Amino acid sequence: MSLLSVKQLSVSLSQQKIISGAELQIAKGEVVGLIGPNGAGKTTLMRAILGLIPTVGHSSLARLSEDARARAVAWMPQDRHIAWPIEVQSLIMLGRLPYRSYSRAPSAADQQAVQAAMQQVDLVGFAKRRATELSVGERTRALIARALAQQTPLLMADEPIAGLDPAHQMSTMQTFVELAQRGNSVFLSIHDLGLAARYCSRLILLGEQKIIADGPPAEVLTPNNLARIFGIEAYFENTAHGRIFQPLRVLAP
Ligand SMILES: Nc1ncnc2c1ncn2[C@@H]1O[C@H](COP(=O)(O)OP(=O)(O)OP(=O)(O)O)[C@@H](O)[C@H]1O
Repeated sequence: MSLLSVKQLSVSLSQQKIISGAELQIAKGEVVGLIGPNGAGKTTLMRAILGLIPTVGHSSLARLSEDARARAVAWMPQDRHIAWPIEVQSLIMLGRLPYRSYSRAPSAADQQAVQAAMQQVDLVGFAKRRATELSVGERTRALIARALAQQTPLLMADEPIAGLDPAHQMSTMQTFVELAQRGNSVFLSIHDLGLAARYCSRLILLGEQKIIADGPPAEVLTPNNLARIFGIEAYFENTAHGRIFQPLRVLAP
């Protein structure tokens, strides 16, 4: 079953073509990494898919009502700013708003979802802390938890592991893999190609205003794509821990 269907999606910003004719599907049980250099259009594509900016073309999520969309997809934007000194547990509880009114006491299911999300991002001891007093990495984990607490079939996140330490990067990616194993899906943009190669079931490579490749990591992170789109050369090895990918050097223009 498809959780997201995108057909011939194009976006222009300030009369500049950013994305042209994007086509993609996300099925249940996938961790799909959106990769591409700075400025390739990853954030723009995700925002377009969600219906947050004007587009030409079709996205199955953009056409939903706000209520239906909030139950279909959780969105973690790249911006980590938190405007007011809310407690971490209350911030994460905001992820439950698609299912409850703000003025009503949280249900047992709401409490359980928040507790589980705090455990998944290793923030249980931070429940009563002010979110505005967290480090950037801790705040990032709180925002991941808010998206997890939403318990939607699809979670979309813009660079969710940027700024996390290695242990929390890997545990967050593992959480996404476990979500997929339970039949949900995650669509995330990611710059760490090594972690993308190890944890994502599929990669979508953006460049030159379009989707250049879409498939298993080994078919997308090819020497040709890396040279053409990222201007780099990389080292690969298949190991007992999975496929190891390490960028090696920048190629001459
Ligand atoms: N409002 C705007 N008007 C014109 N151009 C814009 C606007 N917003 C973004 N852009 C441009 O669109 C392109 C895609 O930006 P986007 O933020 O989607 O890239 P990205 O792949 O997410 O980059 P990064 O990896 O740096 O986060 C960039 O060249 C950016 O400068």
